[in-house]
This record gives sequence, C-alpha cells and structure tokens, in this order.
Amino acid sequence: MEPAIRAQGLRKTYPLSAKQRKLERTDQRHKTAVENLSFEVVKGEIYGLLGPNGAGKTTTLRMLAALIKPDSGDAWINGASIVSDPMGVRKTIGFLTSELKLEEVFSADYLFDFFSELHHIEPAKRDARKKSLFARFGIEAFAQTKVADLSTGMKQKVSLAVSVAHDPSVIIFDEPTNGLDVLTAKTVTDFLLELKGEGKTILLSTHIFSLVEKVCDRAGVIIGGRMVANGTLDELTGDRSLEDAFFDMYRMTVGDAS
Ligand SMILES: Nc1ncnc2c1ncn2[C@@H]1O[C@H](COP(=O)(O)OP(=O)(O)OP(=O)(O)O)[C@@H](O)[C@H]1O
Repeated sequence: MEPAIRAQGLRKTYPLSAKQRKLERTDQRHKTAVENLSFEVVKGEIYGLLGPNGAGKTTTLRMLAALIKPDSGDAWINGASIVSDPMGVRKTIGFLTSELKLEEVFSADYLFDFFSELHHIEPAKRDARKKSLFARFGIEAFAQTKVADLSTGMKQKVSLAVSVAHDPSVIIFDEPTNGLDVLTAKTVTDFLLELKGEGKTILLSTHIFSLVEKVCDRAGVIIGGRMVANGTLDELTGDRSLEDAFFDMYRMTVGDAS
C-alpha cells in the first residue's frame, strides 16, 4: 500500500546574511537545515518528528505542506508530489502550527467560511461541518467575536477548526502544543487522537517527549537536519525511556548535551 506520506532525500539550505553568519559564528554562505531526509508515514497513524530547536523540523513540515520547495529530493502526499503538484498536496492536507496567524479583525465564522471557499466546499457541507466543529470546540458562543478579542486557548481552537474545514485526510501539525496552557494542550492532543480514530493520517513535530509517548505510533528523531533514528516507540527506546534514548542518540550524533 502506498504510504500517506513518503519523503525521499529531502534537502533544504538557506542563504545566510552577513548578520546571520556573525550570529552563527560561521563563514559559510548557506545553512543546511535539512539533509537527505527520507521517511514514510503509513495511512491512519500518528508519526512524530522529534528533535531539539533548530533540528530542521519546521523546514521539513513546510516542505511537506508545499509551502517551500526542497533544493533536492521529493515527497508525495497521497501520491501528489510536493515538487510537481503542490496544489494537489495543498488540497489533501491540513497544515497547522501553534504560532497563531489568524487574521485578527475577522470572526471564527467568517474565517471558517473563507477557508472553506478556498477549498471549494459547498455551502451545505460547509455549514454542517462548521456546526459540528464549533460544537466540538465550544466555539459557538464566540463565533461572531473578532479573533483579536478571543482568549489564546479559544484562538487555538478556532485555528484547529479552520485547519480541518476541508476534512483533509492528512494533517501536518508543527509543534501542536507549544506555548499552550495545559487545558488547551489537552484539547489539542485529544483532537489528534480523535482524528486518528476517524482514520486520518497525522504528522507532527515536537520537542516534547511526553507528547510523542502519548499519541505517536512511530517517530523519527531529527538532529542537525538528519534523521538519526526512525521506528515504533519500542524500537526507538528498547528498555529505556524515550528521553534517555534521545539523549543517547544526541550524544552519539553531536557529543555531550550539557
Ligand atoms: N529563513 C531562514 N534563513 C536562514 N536560516 C534558517 C531559516 N529558517 C530556518 N533556518 C535555520 O535552519 C535550521 C533549521 O530550522 P527549523 O526552524 O527548521 O528547525 P526546527 O527544528 O523547527 O527548530 P525550532 O523548534 O527552533 O523551530 C536552524 O538552524 C535555523 O536557524
């Protein structure tokens, strides 16, 4: 069976400005954010990309969501190539990040309709989906409130609802619980498990071990832009905790963490 996500040899470099070269204490004109990254996500599973800050997680997810192009390599989401069919990729995925970027002057109701229209969802289907998602997240009472006037938790719930307005079969989620209070973080993790229950495929990035342990079927450890391990949690950890296994991998890849 074709995996829902297949990444093959992804590579991405960024040009470094003089200021960035100084900050990074390097003479190199380019920073390699992701190097020769390959992995697969099976239909219906939750796969976690686990890595420290700057490991290349966001860059990887942005390539897979067809927001930026790889320098080389390719990836296929439900068979659509991120290089040759980015529109096909965008149709089939929902992309979400905990860095909220909802337009603050609009209401949840307006934003949901706007994104549904972008995805050519018929009004009757849109309204039924909006009703169920707004009920799921307790958004109904705030549906007409400007985003600017919502609490951080409610903003995140609106982001969640809007990002799955088109009922995507693959959901790509960058740092789903970063910066959220414990209650909102729980809403997010519960929702991820619900989506999995509906047969959706989920790829998330995180640096939080407990999130991987709680929701992921398999995970890939990414350090310095490279995949250093990939497998089920048992395969990754053996008889250690995920945290201990990660620090062993970190030590072997870059040396002592402290
Ligand atoms: N636009 C850019 N220009 C230059 N370097 C960049 C750019 N974006 C990211 N980088 C660098 O590429 C590397 C990978 O960054 P990326 O954001 O993908 O990592 P990450 O694992 O998501 O980390 P974080 O959790 O800190 O966001 C980092 O060293 C980062 O500084």
